Amino acid sequence: MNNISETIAALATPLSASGIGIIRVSGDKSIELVDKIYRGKKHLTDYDANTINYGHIVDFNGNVIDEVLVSVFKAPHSYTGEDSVEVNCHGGIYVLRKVLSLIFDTGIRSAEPGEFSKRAFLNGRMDLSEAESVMDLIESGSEASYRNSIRQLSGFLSKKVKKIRSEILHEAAFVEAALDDPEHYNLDGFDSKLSVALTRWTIEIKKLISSYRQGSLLKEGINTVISGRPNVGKSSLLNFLSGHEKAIVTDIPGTTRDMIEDRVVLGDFVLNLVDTAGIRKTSDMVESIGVKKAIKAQSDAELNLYLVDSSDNLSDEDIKFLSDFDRSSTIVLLNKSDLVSNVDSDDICRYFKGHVVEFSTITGKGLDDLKNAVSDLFFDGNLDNDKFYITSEQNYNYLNDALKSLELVRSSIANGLSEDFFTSDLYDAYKSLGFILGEEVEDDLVNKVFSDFCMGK
Ligand SMILES: Nc1nc2c(c(=O)[nH]1)N(C=O)[C@@H](CNc1ccc(C(=O)N[C@@H](CCC(=O)O)C(=O)O)cc1)CN2
Ligand SMILES: Nc1nc2c(ncn2[C@@H]2O[C@H](COP(=O)(O)OP(=O)(O)OP(=O)(O)O)[C@@H](O)[C@H]2O)c(=O)[nH]1
Ligand SMILES: [K+]
Repeated sequence: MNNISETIAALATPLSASGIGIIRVSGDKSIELVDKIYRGKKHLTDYDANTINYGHIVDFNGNVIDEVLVSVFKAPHSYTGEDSVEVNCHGGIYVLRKVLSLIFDTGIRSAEPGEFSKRAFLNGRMDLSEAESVMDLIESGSEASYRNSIRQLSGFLSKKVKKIRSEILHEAAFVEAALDDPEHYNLDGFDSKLSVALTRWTIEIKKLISSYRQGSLLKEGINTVISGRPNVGKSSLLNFLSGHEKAIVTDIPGTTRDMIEDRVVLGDFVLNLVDTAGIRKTSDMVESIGVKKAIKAQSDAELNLYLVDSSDNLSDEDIKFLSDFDRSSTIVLLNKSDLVSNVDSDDICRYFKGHVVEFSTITGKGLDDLKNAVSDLFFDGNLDNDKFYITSEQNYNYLNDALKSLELVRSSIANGLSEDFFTSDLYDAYKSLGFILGEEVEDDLVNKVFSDFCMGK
């Protein structure tokens, strides 16, 4: 299993009716093996590298299975860095299954999810941080997460990390040289020079570390619960934000009995929305289970959108909730603001000091205010277009490890310890940063990165 010398294949496009469907094959023998089922002007082995060629896929009895275009890549000039073939078939579920199974019959095995990208990494085509961003890119659901992942794919994080690493290595090597050969290398004044560098490195590293929470919100989306009394318009809000009728809307209170979830884009952000059952006392068994789940979802959520029906009076229940809410994670929507208003922001402010937005799921009023409120709560009001955010927990941990090692160096200097004392801490920081690039990373951690990938990537 998982042997890099084997030739692998997988569908690179979805298994569904579409214009074309692409099967990707990679490995030493990919060109000669696919040639067994290819018929064209020449053998696949005789085409020039990085060309696309017309022909047919035929079974072992010579029956035509599909009319295709086949791309031939020769190592190292391919995505994986290996010889690769891409078979562009007609995009039909049945055709693709047939061609893929023929490919397996030639002795090629099925690729595991992420295995192409993993090979690209193992063959030095991408470092680990670049490879990791491939999946972020595919999964990005908003402009901001897209921008961030394409930046990482282009080596933004790698370059930053490499620069700090090479500076650390330079200083550590200098100490070693000076200890070996004091006549030629002088450590006078070295500590203060290193202190300056330490400050610079730690500032850079802390900046990356502190971007993690926001980076993961961008990547994963903000877990958001929609709450409020029955009939305030929770399902309507979910439908409005998702742009389709996901939840049933009626004017009967208590319609929503279970949680309905959806991933919606709100400007730069993705919200993982949960519309919860109207929270209220109920004797209905099913509904009361929904209410319990709703209370749980509410406590797990990063953002709580609490709806109030502004055409109605505030209830005691509203007042109780409003007084308890944490304003760093709650936005109150005064819904139905298209109707004659009975409750305004000032009324709410007596109980809740956070963001209050006049909203209407019918006219769309308040949408921009809602976006701004989210931006305010989670991105201090400005999602910086030029800022880079780290998005993976692994990188977050590696950066923290590096920071700790550098802090040890700093305290060694402060305590007047001799230089040989802290070179090992410098090397530890160097090593931790290297893990981000995938240098000397244990196999299981590499596998962890690729295990989240989709098939054919
Ligand atoms: N059909 C197809 N489309 C695709 C990909 C793919 O693998 N196949 N990609 C991936 O999923 C992305 C593009 N990434 C790629 C990166 C490098 C090479 C490659 O062959 N590089 C060679 C040749 C470059 C050149 O001619 O200048 C090289 O770098 O040596 C191909 C695709 C998106 N679209
Ligand atoms: N005028 C007006 N009516 C709205 C608005 N939003 C929702 N409604 C109406 O309010 C009623 C209740 O809406 P729902 O979205 O089902 O409310 P809910 O909070 O999900 O209700 P439960 O399932 O009972 O918890 C429906 O008749 C909606 O059409 C709004 O912004 N303005
Ligand atoms: K309802």
